[in-house]
Order: sequence, then C-alpha cells, then structure tokens
Amino acid sequence: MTVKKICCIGAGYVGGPTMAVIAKQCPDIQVTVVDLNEARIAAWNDHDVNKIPVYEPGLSEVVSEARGRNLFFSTDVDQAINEADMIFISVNTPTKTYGAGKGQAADLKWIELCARQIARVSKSDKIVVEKSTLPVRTARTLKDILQHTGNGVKFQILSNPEFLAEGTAVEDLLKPDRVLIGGDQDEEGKKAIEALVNIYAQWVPRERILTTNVWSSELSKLTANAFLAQRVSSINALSELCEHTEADINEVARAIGTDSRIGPKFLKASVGFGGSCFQKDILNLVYIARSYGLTEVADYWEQVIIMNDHQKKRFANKIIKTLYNTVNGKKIAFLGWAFKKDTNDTRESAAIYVADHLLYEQAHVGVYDPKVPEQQVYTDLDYLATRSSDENSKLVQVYNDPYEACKDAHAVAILTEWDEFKHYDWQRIYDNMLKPAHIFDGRNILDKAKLENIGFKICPIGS
Ligand SMILES: NC(=O)C1=CN([C@@H]2O[C@H](COP(=O)(O)OP(=O)(O)OC[C@H]3O[C@@H](n4cnc5c(N)ncnc54)[C@H](O)[C@@H]3O)[C@@H](O)[C@H]2O)C=CC1
Ligand SMILES: O=C(O)[C@H]1O[C@H](OP(=O)(O)OP(=O)(O)OC[C@H]2O[C@@H](n3ccc(=O)[nH]c3=O)[C@H](O)[C@@H]2O)[C@H](O)[C@@H](O)[C@@H]1O
Repeated sequence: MTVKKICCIGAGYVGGPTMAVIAKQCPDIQVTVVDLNEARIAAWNDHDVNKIPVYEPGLSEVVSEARGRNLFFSTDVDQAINEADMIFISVNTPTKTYGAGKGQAADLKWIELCARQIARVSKSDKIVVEKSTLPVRTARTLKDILQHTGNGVKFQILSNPEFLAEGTAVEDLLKPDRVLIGGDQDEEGKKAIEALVNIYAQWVPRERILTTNVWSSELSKLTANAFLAQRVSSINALSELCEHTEADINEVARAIGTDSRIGPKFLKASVGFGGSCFQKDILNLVYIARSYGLTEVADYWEQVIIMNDHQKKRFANKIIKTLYNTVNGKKIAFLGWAFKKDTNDTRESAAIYVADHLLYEQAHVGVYDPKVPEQQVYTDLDYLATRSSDENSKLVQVYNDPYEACKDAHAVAILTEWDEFKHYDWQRIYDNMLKPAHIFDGRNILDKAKLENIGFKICPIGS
C-alpha cells in the first residue's frame, strides 16, 4: 500500500518537527498536522517562520520549504482524520496527577480521546501509528477502542516511537541512528509495517529501519530513555564523590568514556537532567514494573530519579552553604532556564527546582535565558504551588540582558549550557557584581582558570 495522505494529531515538540521532516523528504505525501490548541496552530501558520512555537536549529527552514506545499497545520481534526490513510498520534502523555498511579503512571486520557475520535470519524481503513511514548501494551487498548466502532472500518496499529532529542531535532530526524517500527506479525500487520518503512526509506538507509513486534517497540522507547537517564545519574553520582576526593569528574568521564564498550556520550556531569520525558518515562517504567509485582526491578530504576533529585538539591544547597549559609535577600543570577541548550522548552528543567529551593530560603533570583519568554519562568514556578504567584513575582525578576541579570548579584549560577555564556565579557560581569563574586557552573562550560584570574570564586560540578 502507498500512503498518500498523513494526519498527525498533536502539533507539539514531536508532531511539529517530525511531520515537517516527513513532508520535506516526501513531497508526494500530503501531511496535515492537527491540534485542539488554536493558538499553537496559528503560530505554526505564522507568516514569520521565526514565530513557530518550537525553537529548534534548522526547523524554520524545513517548515518554510514544505508549508503550503504538502505540509499543513489545522484545527479541523475530523477532516484530517477522515482524509488520511495513515494517522500518527503524537499527543502528550504526561505523568498522572490524580487517582491510581498518581505521580508515576502515564496519563493516557488524550490518547484515548484520539482513539475515540478516530473511531467515530473514520469511513475508510486506516493505519494508526503510536508516535507518542506509551506504556507497553497500550496498542491493546487502542485496538479495543478502534475495533468497536461498529462501522466496519479496519485499523492496523503500529508503534513508531520517536527518538529525537530537543535542540537537535532536525538533525536527529534527518539522520536517525535508527527508526523503530513495531506491528502485528500477521500478513495484514506486515503490510502496514511495510507501508511505514517505505516512507522512512525515502531518506533513511534500510538497515537503520528496525522492525519488531508491537510490544518490543513500545517497551524499547521507555527503556532507551531509562538507559540514557541512568548514564546521567551515574556520572552525577560520581561527581559528588569527586568533590570529596580531589578527583575531577571531567577527567573521570574522559577516562571511562574512551573505553569503546562504555563510549563518550551522555557522560556530562550537570545540575541534573530535565526535559519532559526522562523523569516521566522512568516513573512510568517503575510503575509498570511494580504493577507486575517486580519490586526489585522498580526500585532499581527509581534510583535514577532519586539520584537526579538529589543532584538538583545538592546544587542549590552548595550555593547556600558557600554564601555563608544564608541567601536571604541576596541576588542570585541564573544564566539559563531551558532544560538544555538550543531549545525554548523548560519542562522539568533543573533550573525550576534549584530556583524553588533558593526562593524557599528567601533569595532573590534574576533570570536570563536567550529563548525562554519571561512569562514562562513565572508559569513554571507558579505550577509548583510552593508559594503564591505574587511572592514568586516579587522574588524573581526576568531580564532580557545577561549583564543586567548579573548586576549586583552575589553569585551567578549556570543552569543551561547555552554556547553564548562562554563568550560573555566576564570582566564586565565581575566588575558589576558584589564581592566575593561566585560562579556556580552547573554545566561545567566555563573556563575556570581564566575566570579565577579575573577574581571569581568558581564552583563547578564534580571538582
Ligand atoms: N518532547 C520530546 O522531545 C519527545 C517527546 N516524545 C513523546 O511524544 C509525545 C508528545 O510530546 P510533545 O510533542 O513534547 O508534547 P506537547 O505537549 O508539546 O504536544 C502535544 C500536543 O498534542 C495536543 N493534543 C492533545 N490532545 C489532543 C487531541 N485529542 N486532539 C488534538 N490535539 C491534541 C496538545 O494540544 C499539544 O499541542 C509524548 O508522548 C512524549 O513522551 C517522544 C520523543 C521526544
Ligand atoms: O523521549 C524523549 O523525549 C527524548 O528524551 C531525550 O531527549 P531530550 O530530553 O530532548 O534531551 P537530552 O539531550 O536527552 O537531555 C535530557 C537532559 O539530560 C541532560 N544531560 C544530557 C546528557 C549529559 O551527558 N548530561 C546531562 O545532564 C540534559 O542537559 C537535559 O537536561 C532523549 O535523548 C531522546 O532520545 C528522546 O527521544
């Protein structure tokens, strides 16, 4: 079967970039990305491509090439579903905040809504693709809902998890390490798998397109994130040991990472991992393991999260301790609020939790981030509900200029590894700070010797 029309439900950080790249690489396929959020769709359609809602290097170029040709953004979900041969579900699957599994299980209400809408609207056979990250065995639920439509339409369900990382989404989509497609192993299932393989094969070498049964595919996505996050927690655990032993975590990371069996990637010690997926997906894995009664398995993976929480708190405590055990009324300048560089996404960013901890001690926090809008900083803090939003706006100020953010501060904390931070006029920053002037480098990106020469007191992670 040749796919002519694709519909993607969910125009977020995954749906938007993924579909833009499919449309760019497959000009013969019409791709329509739909969302309930009208403002988001309007932003994707903005004449000024720099105003699309997701900041990713290279994305605006891809969108301007394909948009209006074979890439469309719309709020008419029913029409797009009805016209499509293949429907990607790319909606959010956050951690549940209520009821059974609260704080761990994935909230699948948006997935179920999509399935019910597809079932209600479809008048012809469809391939439904799970693009969202889902608990293993979700395809069973989707099948159940879709098979009870009563209108005789046949559905095939595929799992095609997304492995892109924010900040490098376009590059990851154009040159993926692998594409994973899981589906039923009967004849109809294999045909559906082949239809999706043929789309990716337009630009991805065949040997990089892996096909599996649907359960392996669903579970591999959760597991891949768990393994990656585990590496960060492992190196962060060692960073604390380094700080007590005069070992240097950068040297340790290089020494262990040159073992080809270990490899050099994902060994950067940091203030802690953030992002919308690592924590959510590991908690989900923990929940699934517990629901099968696998206590040791659940505890093992939960430790990755416990270590990450510890790392964030440890960073905040180090600031407090170094500033003579009180930050009350002291200005701490945050450089970076996003959860990593080259993205405007702040979900689960370590900066939020470090700020919250310092605010609890009555610090004043000044924030500068090159891509995060002012309101987002307040929204993130208010969401924690630790204190009133009035208090948050009194204690936190967001700046458009990094030099203003650092002016009159007792300390600068690096929360995101934006490249521009390395190239600032640090002498100018030093001159305008209170003394002693401290820098807490939560990303180990600054040149320690050079800054110490200026007069700063530097506190990196893990040395
Ligand atoms: N953000 C990332 O880097 C990655 C995310 N994922 C997974 O992809 C999924 C989506 O993540 P994001 O794109 O980050 O989420 P997001 O929150 O940015 O986007 C989801 C979008 O779906 C829309 N939506 C929800 N229910 C809808 C419905 N019934 N009909 C139409 N639109 C609906 C929302 O309005 C929202 O715009 C999640 O399962 C996530 O775990 C996977 C790989 C990478
Ligand atoms: O499922 C997802 O959402 C995605 O989750 C991660 O991607 P992402 O969260 O966008 O970004 P990462 O590059 O993985 O970084 C996650 C966090 O770990 C931190 N990190 C990463 C690497 C490292 O060495 N040290 C470190 O502290 C980053 O700063 C960031 O806060 C995975 O890398 C993607 O493969 C996956 O598709």
